[in-house]
Amino acid sequence: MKRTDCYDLNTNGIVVMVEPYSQREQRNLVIYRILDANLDRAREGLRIIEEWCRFGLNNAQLTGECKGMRQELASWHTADLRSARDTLGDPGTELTHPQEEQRTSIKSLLQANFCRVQEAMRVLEEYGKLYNPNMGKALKQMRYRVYTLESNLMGYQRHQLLLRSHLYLVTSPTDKLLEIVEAALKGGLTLVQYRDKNVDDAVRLQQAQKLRQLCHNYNAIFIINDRVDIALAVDADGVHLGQQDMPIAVARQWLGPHRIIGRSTTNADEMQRAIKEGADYIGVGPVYETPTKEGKPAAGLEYVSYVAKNCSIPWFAIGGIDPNNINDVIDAGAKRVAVVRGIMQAEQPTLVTQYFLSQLNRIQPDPDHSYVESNYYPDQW
Ligand SMILES: Cc1ncc(COP(=O)(O)OP(=O)(O)O)c(N)n1
Ligand SMILES: Cc1nc(C(=O)O)sc1CCOP(=O)(O)O
Ligand SMILES: [Mg+2]
Repeated sequence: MKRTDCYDLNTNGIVVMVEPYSQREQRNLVIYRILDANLDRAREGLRIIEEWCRFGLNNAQLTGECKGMRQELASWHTADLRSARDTLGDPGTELTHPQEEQRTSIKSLLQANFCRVQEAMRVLEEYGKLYNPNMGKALKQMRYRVYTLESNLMGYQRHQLLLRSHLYLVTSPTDKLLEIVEAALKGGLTLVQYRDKNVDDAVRLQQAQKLRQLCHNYNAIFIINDRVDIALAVDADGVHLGQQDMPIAVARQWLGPHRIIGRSTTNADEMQRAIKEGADYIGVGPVYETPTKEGKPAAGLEYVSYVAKNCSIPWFAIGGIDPNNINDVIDAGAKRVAVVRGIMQAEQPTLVTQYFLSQLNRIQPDPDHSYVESNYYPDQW
């Protein structure tokens, strides 16, 4: 029912007449309320994401993108939509999802809010068409901008974590795979590569899925050795490709701009080419001959020193590195190392991980130590 103010000629006073809404008016009112509620929802969700981009990441570009979309949403939030609001009569204000009360990490908070914004924009797109055809079109475009923002933000976080990762565990086959990797994660590891050259794909896929979940629970990056298809199938953070593996350009087409691609290098030419081809990091080795990569001659500490002086992207010294020689590798200029046996065959993987990290962090103190803390609080960001 709507109220209409009328002038009563007999009493010289105002009377309030109540007359029923027409069906069309009722329909419009419902649409206005839906649009009003979802404009609020989308703007609130964007604001939550924007605060992280601004204060958490200090990233002006991502912050500006959130703000731009909030402002565009505000321009659709007209007075007629606002005046249709009926908070007291809205049963939805009482409803909360149990997960809203128990977010455990910034990552899950961001994911939940991206979801909320995308849902709200989908609603605005559909109901908006009934209000103003341009609104439907504008909201469709904005929803795609949100998908891009999500992918950029998650990719940015991933690359930031790569930069902060100084120790890289490359796994070897063992019955205790998950146990050992988890022990290393507990020691502060933030970068893991799943490598098993001799296993059926069905098992490889299963192991990769379990490892990915484990790594993400500990806020660690999870990379697949050799196989772009497995990386995509398990939604890994990236792949590591050797000189005989898929070209970086082809892998990039499959993986998109935000996943990590690593490349093995043994000499200056391979290093330069990997950088030019768009690798996100390189492996540098073998520093020492190693049974894990039998038959591959050592590139030696000279190559490590060369890379230290000439490489513009993150790089990991690899091959035969253990607690006894890590300081020689560091002295040659390495800030990051990758190991297989050093952790996979250690009696106490947590302790040895902590030792490796302590040496790497001692030489190269990280200005941003938040990543160290994040490993004591699994899945923190
Ligand atoms: C970090 C890192 N560096 C080098 C390698 C070796 O890759 P590749 O040469 O392709 O040899 P395989 O590992 O596939 O035997 C690596 N895996 N990780
Ligand atoms: C997988 C791998 N790639 C290397 C390279 O130089 O490209 S060396 C290597 C094995 C490293 O194993 P460990 O730490 O047990 O010596
Ligand atoms: Mg390979």
